[in-house]
Amino acid sequence: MALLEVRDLRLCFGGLKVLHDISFLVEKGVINSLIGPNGAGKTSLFNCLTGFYKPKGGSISLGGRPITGLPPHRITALGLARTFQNIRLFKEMTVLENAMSGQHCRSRHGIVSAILHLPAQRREEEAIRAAGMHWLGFVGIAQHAHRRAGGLSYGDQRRLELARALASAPELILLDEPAAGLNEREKLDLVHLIRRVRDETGVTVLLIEHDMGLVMQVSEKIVVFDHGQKIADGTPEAVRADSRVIEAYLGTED
Ligand SMILES: Nc1ncnc2c1ncn2[C@@H]1O[C@H](COP(=O)(O)OP(=O)(O)OP(=O)(O)O)[C@@H](O)[C@H]1O
Repeated sequence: MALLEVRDLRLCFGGLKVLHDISFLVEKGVINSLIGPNGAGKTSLFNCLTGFYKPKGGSISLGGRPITGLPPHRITALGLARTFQNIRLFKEMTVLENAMSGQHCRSRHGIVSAILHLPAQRREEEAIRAAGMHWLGFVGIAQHAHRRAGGLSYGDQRRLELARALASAPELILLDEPAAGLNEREKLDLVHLIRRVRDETGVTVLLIEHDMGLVMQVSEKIVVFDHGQKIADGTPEAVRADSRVIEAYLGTED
């Protein structure tokens, strides 16, 4: 059974059809990329998967459970995490507090035990803090744990977003343009980090990316969109040789 199954997904904004009957599978433990020219509908698809947009038709299931139309916090709790094209951190909070905030959806104790500072709640907070530190270490920024998140370098803010998403204990992580704004050295580190996410945590990865060098290097499977339609789906070699993909990216003489 596939980890993520998207069937005949349709999305419209007024008269504008943004996604046309999209179907594809994401197998567990595979690094997948979603590519396509600007405006192809990639981020809109992420927004449907995470519950930010309500599709007009079709279905999405995660680990065999239907998630179509569920609110974002329920989908996160079911094992789907994401990072954003434009970094969205709590800039005035510390780096560690940001990483801890990723586990909010797993917290079992409510407001009453928090106010009363009950022992069980204190133990849970300690565990959340330890896990936050673990994920900061995993992405390589534990030394900045007590700094203000907004004061981190751009590359480290991207790492922090990833740490926060991993802290929610996802089965599938969606990365929206993780290489945007990174230099060549940072892009190499990102490839290494994405591989470690899959190899060391078993989390399945689906990323949107415009940097074709990075996509071809890191992906095991690629889905290609153009004008809201899926035009190809396969290994990097197969997609690179596909005439519809070449046409979508380069255009044709006629
Ligand atoms: N909330 C919205 N309201 C109206 N139109 C929208 C909305 N969100 C997306 N669109 C439209 O849907 C289409 C697909 O946009 P989307 O951002 O999903 O493309 P994309 O492939 O992610 O592009 P890029 O690579 O430039 O980020 C565009 O025409 C966009 O203007």
